[in-house]
Amino acid sequence: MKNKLLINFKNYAQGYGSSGKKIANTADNIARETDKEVEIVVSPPTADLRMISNNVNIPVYCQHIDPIDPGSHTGSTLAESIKEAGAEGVLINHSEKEIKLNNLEYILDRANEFGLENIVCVNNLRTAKVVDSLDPDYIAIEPPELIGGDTSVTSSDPEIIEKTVKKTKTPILCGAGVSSSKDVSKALELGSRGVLVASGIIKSKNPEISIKELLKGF
Ligand SMILES: O=C(CO)COP(=O)(O)O
Repeated sequence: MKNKLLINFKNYAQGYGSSGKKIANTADNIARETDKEVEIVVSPPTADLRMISNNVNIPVYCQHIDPIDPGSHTGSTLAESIKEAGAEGVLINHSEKEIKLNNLEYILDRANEFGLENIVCVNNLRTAKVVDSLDPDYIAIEPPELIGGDTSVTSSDPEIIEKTVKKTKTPILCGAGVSSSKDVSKALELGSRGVLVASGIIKSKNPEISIKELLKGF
């Protein structure tokens, strides 16, 4: 299993439409050229999934799915529709798109049914332990108060990564404020299998330089 760099486009002004496509193409080119053993994944807004999937070779993940089957569910995101749009995986329970934990088992079943790799995001160790028992593919630990900030979780709260790695059996990713190769190498040193990055790339003046800087840490 390769270490992961997941780029979460969220709904940043720079992360959708033609601007999001440009960042995804940049990530795709870098992935093709790098000799690092790392899987670069892009997670664009849902409306751009098909457009991005048609334009890149790297995996594309959706930012969310709902606990639903096809039917009368206005405004929801369906596992089979994101699969058909080209998604290979999905983020679940991001702190900016939380789900009810009692729906998690069903959502994981839906993701697994369609072969969508799943990354369940958690805010704390207690939730990580609960999620661990449901056998997701990954758990991503992201303290919400550090998301979008200037200080990386790897320097502000390294203990939370270390403890989550120790107390769970699921491969752990981490994120929040990650922006440098040093943050990445520290994350790996703490036992994480990769990082989730949003603002450090999407809001960067030069996403290409930012992605290459992060790759140096792997
Ligand atoms: O929420 C995140 C990734 O899912 C992290 O966001 P930032 O990289 O902006 O802190």
